[in-house]
Amino acid sequence: MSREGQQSAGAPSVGGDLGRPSAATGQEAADLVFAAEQAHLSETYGKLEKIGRDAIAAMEAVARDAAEDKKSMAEELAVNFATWDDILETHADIVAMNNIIEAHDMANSVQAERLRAVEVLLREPYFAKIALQFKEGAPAKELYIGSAGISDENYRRLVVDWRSPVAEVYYNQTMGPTSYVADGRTIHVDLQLRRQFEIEEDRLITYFDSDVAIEDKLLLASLSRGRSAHMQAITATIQREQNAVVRHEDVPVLQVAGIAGSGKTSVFMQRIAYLFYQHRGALDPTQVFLISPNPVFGRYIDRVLPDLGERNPEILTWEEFLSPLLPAGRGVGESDVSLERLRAIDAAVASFEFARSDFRDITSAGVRLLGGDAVEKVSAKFANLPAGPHRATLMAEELSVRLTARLKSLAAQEDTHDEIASLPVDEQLRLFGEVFDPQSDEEARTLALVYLEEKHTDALRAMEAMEWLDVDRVAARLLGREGLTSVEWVYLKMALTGLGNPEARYVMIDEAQDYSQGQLAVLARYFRRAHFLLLGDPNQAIFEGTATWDEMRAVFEEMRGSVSQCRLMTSYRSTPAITDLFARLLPAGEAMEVASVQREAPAPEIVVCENADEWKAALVEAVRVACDAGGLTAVIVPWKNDAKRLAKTLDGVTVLGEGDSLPETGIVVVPLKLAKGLEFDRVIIPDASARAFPNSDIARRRLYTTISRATRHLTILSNGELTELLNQG
Ligand SMILES: Nc1ncnc2c1ncn2[C@@H]1O[C@H](COP(=O)(O)OP(=O)(O)OP(=O)(O)O)[C@@H](O)[C@H]1O
Repeated sequence: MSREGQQSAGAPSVGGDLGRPSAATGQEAADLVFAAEQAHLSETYGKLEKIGRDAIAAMEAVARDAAEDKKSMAEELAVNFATWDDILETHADIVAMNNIIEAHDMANSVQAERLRAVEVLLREPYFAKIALQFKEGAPAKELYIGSAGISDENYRRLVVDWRSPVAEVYYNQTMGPTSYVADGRTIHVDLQLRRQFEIEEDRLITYFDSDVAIEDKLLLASLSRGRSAHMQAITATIQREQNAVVRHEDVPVLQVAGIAGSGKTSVFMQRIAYLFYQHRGALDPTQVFLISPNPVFGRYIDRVLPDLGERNPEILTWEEFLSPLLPAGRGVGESDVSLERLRAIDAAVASFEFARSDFRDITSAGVRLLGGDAVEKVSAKFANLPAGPHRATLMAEELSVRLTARLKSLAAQEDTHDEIASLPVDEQLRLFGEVFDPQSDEEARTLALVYLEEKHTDALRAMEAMEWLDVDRVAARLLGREGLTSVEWVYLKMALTGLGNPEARYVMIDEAQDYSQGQLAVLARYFRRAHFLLLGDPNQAIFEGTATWDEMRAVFEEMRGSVSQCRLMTSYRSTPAITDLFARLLPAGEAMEVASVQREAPAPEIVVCENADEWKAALVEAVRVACDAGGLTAVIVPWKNDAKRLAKTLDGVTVLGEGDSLPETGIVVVPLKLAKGLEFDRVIIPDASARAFPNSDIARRRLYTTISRATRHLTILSNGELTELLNQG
């Protein structure tokens, strides 16, 4: 038990109905509360362990029963296709067998769900307790809130899930009369106690009672623990303005602007977990997409949801999203594309008709499997429909049938059988599990089809991707120009074929300010039924040609109707002094609103060097100090080339690459592009000279982004005259 922690806990603020002595002194009362809470924790922990053990035993029993049932069912199942009645009977038996297997699966998934909750809770059974009075005069009801919810065998709630409606009063942070919404009904309650805990497994470290809840002590405790190599969930300390985003109603588009370190990324991880809870069983992680700024960032955040007992959604960078949609060998390239250029595509497609030259052959392994002429014929069949997604889908279905027919006809040819027979034996074994020795024509055809489907897998993929349509040809004819950017190319293909993912339900774009209008329009169109969450910081727009915050809203208003907006103005990452420094780079009105809740640390250091030797010595010294101090230090440079150059100057210092994960400790040189979204104990800006950061908007945003990566220590060096940006204000 941490005596110090216990003393820091506020005096209990609620009286007798919660079982605490009212006459005791503050410290005695606190001790009694501590002892009572530790006892409750130990009891809950024991119950959780038992639930876990019971769940495993139940799953074992289900597995045993299922195996026995399957065995006896398989023995009893008499497959008989002799008469129509026999077929019906066989069918009924199979349905019954499947129902039994399904029942086993269901029983297992219920237990697996409980086990998952127990696994999460055994790390920290809960982090808060609230006492709610539902009716005047009635005793307050105590609820413990944790990262998952669980009930005991009598359906009594041991721990309430942080995402359940009632938990909202904890996050509202208002004592006394308050309310929450459940099943569309507003429920008025009196919040009499809001107690936060620091717990490790079954050990209570300390507790804090909120009185008026101005200050969130658990938040301060959590922030003082500092940074880690992987992003952590913020479930216990989600702040009120953040909670408004996490629990925001399910609107088509939610655009959240937040200053650096305001918890945008943390909030959207919590929102994903919240959505999974709300749509339990109906929302699959494969229907949720998270577009991340770079692969390092993807790895930085990929533990948050598993720690909350949820599966990760699809985490993709823009390149990873776009590449598979492009023809092989075509790079992602330039992404700065305006909405006008895409509108021109829509306008052109609206009055367009296919021509023979738009179609091309599907060939594979040197064989022409489907000719452009055949595609034209199929197109003519649907000529009554406008050239566009509906027609393309019908064409694709018919062409697919034709391709299958073609493969089947090849499978019947003796040449093919000879080709298979001449394959090395181990290749035949890999393909068929035995040597190719068909006993009938039918068997020969079946095996040959297996072989051909593998041999021509490229053709099947090309068919799936509707590559019989030559998008470049269409572009040249339709738009009168070749060399479309990849953004335009994919947009045109979507307009012509309906290419997209209609199954996606949610798409979250982090660092949304770094995308061009064209990129945003492509995402909005590709995920045409999804709800979007756009998180970003207009002041961290560090690339040329990206959409402004208003342009982003306009793109989504045009494509989705309406856009809801929220703002996050408190920084949780950086010390007040670092926050002040980067807030100085904000437009005047905005800087006023920015606040930091971190505790203070040494002020940022700015060293202006007169010449290159002095600068190099100062840099080496800054790195040495950082090395001695421990933790993780980033030397953040504007571009990749600077990183390589600097690594030579600083012997033995590694450069963080796209394929790397963030190390726990040490010194890394990081190009700004890869530092996006990340944070470090210390940041060294090797050169903040007027040359490196001229007095321009983009340089101002790049400097703001660089500075705001630092949590506690910041050293700024300047090789020559310091940038004017830091001299202002
Ligand atoms: N409510 C909170 N409780 C505890 N820690 C928090 C909270 N909100 C944010 N943090 C911490 O603050 C830091 C910054 O959060 P996060 O990276 O989510 O901010 P961001 O707005 O995405 O930052 P940026 O845009 O500058 O990259 C993280 O270490 C995060 O854990």
